[in-house]
Amino acid sequence: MTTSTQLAPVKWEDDALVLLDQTRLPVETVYLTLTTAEEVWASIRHLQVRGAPAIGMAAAYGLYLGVRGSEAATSEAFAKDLLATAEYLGTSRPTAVNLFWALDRIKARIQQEGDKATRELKAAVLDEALAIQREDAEVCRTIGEHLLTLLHDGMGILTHCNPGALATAAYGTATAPFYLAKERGWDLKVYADETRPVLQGARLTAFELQQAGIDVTLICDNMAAMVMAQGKVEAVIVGTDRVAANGDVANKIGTYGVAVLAKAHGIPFYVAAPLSSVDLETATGADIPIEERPAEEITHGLGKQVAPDNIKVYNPAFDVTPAEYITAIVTETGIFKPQEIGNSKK
Ligand SMILES: CSC[C@H]1O[C@H](OP(=O)(O)O)[C@H](O)[C@@H]1O
Repeated sequence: MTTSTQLAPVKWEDDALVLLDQTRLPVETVYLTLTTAEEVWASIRHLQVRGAPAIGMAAAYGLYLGVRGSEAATSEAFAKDLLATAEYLGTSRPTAVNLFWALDRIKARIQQEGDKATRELKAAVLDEALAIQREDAEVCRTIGEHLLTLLHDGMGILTHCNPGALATAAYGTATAPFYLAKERGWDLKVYADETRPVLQGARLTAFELQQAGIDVTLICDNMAAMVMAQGKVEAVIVGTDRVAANGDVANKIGTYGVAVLAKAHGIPFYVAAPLSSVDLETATGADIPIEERPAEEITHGLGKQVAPDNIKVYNPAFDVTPAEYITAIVTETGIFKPQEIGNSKK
């Protein structure tokens, strides 16, 4: 059986959160041991852990780390401590709704626990964080099974950013069918966009798929049109950070351009989205908060200055692909037309 990368992005070990520092990949494998909510906040903000589901998992453990020292005398006082830490962790990155989904899930669990002792409530927070991580691997595998029904052996598939095992508990979202296809002896040919400016495609997707023995070819973002025109790509599969109620999808900057190109070439464009990324309370893509990141990611790519001093820079980390460009959104509950994404949670 092919397993997704052995390099788990998020682990709970010896009462601490152990994160694979994704800013160091693919050159160095460095694990960070975090013991405070502040450290978790910083690791999310600085992309040491990234990818929507992995951010949610890390935040869940961060919430436990933030309240495990609580000396609250009542369950109400503990709930207050929990809320304050959740609000703080929620300020780390705004776009991936999985972060807020994970924090809300733990808050709801604590409400259900009722009037218990603080020691028991702390244990419930950790228990829920562990459950979030456990369930994510199964969710990703199920998404992969659904996606596989849309693919066939020998197909060329383009992906953008890293919706991979490094962004989840296992398998990835958009990469899950690649791992499952490999298990079944299929030969898919994956094209990975390098994904400017932080290069998640080159540093992470190319790395993890290569490690798993999957046929992956790295291309620059500006080569996608040519690769499609040459008939090398028969489907595009991407991940997402948030799906709005009308089926608009926020994902890594550059995704919208890939979707437009796919439509121009008559190529289906699929979005892999766990229900934790589906946000029916956000009406349209225009309502999704888009994170803007530091100018240095563009002016000093890979640590080397590549732009003039004091140049004006615009660096949105995500864009929104309108529903009309999306062939289907695939969740753990099935395959949905974007306009029918509301049915995914029924
Ligand atoms: C499985 S979702 C991965 C998702 O996360 C990425 O963003 P970032 O690396 O900035 O956290 C990107 O939008 C991916 O598609």
